[in-house]
This record gives sequence, C-alpha cells and structure tokens, in this order.
Amino acid sequence: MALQQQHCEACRADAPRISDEEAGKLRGEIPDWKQVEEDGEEKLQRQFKFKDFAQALAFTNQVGDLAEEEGHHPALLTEYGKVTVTWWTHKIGGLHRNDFICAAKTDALFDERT
Ligand SMILES: C[C@H](O)[C@H](O)[C@H]1CNC2=NC(N)=NC(=O)C2=N1
Repeated sequence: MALQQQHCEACRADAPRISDEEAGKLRGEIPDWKQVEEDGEEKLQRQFKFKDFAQALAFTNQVGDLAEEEGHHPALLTEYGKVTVTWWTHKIGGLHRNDFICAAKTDALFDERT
C-alpha cells in the first residue's frame, strides 16, 4: 500500500530507527524530500512554495491538522511564500517509518490544493 494511504503507529521510545536500506527504498516514494542531519539526528525536509504568506499559513495549518490526526508532529517554518516542513521522531532521535508516511501525506496535501 502506498505510503500516503498508511497511518502512523504509536511510536515507542524503544522503537528502532529505520534501516538505511528501508529508508533508501521509501525515499523513492517521496523524491522531493531531502534527508538532513541536524543536532546529530536524521530528518526529512522539504520546502513548499506559495504565492504569498496567507497561502503559506493556510498550508501550515493543514499540515498541523494532519499532525494532530496522526499524533506525529513536524517542525514547521512558515515564511512569506514558503513553508519548510521537517519530519523526524523525537522519541528515537531519528527517522521512523512514521516520518516517511507523514512526508508522503504532506505531499498529498500540497498536490490536492486547487
Ligand atoms: C505523547 C505524544 O503522543 C508523543 O510525545 C508524540 C507526539 N508527537 C510526536 N511527534 C514526533 N515527530 N515525534 C515524537 O516522538 C512524537 N511523540
């Protein structure tokens, strides 16, 4: 089943970080995202472009709603015409399958806009 249709699982502190092999496979489904390391933690990051701040803020709130639904939350940087979304799993200090699911769902929100 495509990542976009999947849902986040409750993530436990002892959950394993995703393997490099699995991450490599899943990154193929979210080609617009880059994997970055910040404070020693692997994260997924993408910048979305908009025509103005109001559109950027509306998308920010949609991603916020997604996060609340999934119980999994990103870092969101909202600027004029841009939103930078960063997903990682705080509990395990790195990437979990949940982060790839949420990145794919974030793409779906962006693609669904009129
Ligand atoms: C209690 C609550 O469910 C947990 O703190 C959740 C909330 N959202 C979360 N979001 C992310 N990205 N990582 C977490 O470890 C996390 N934990």
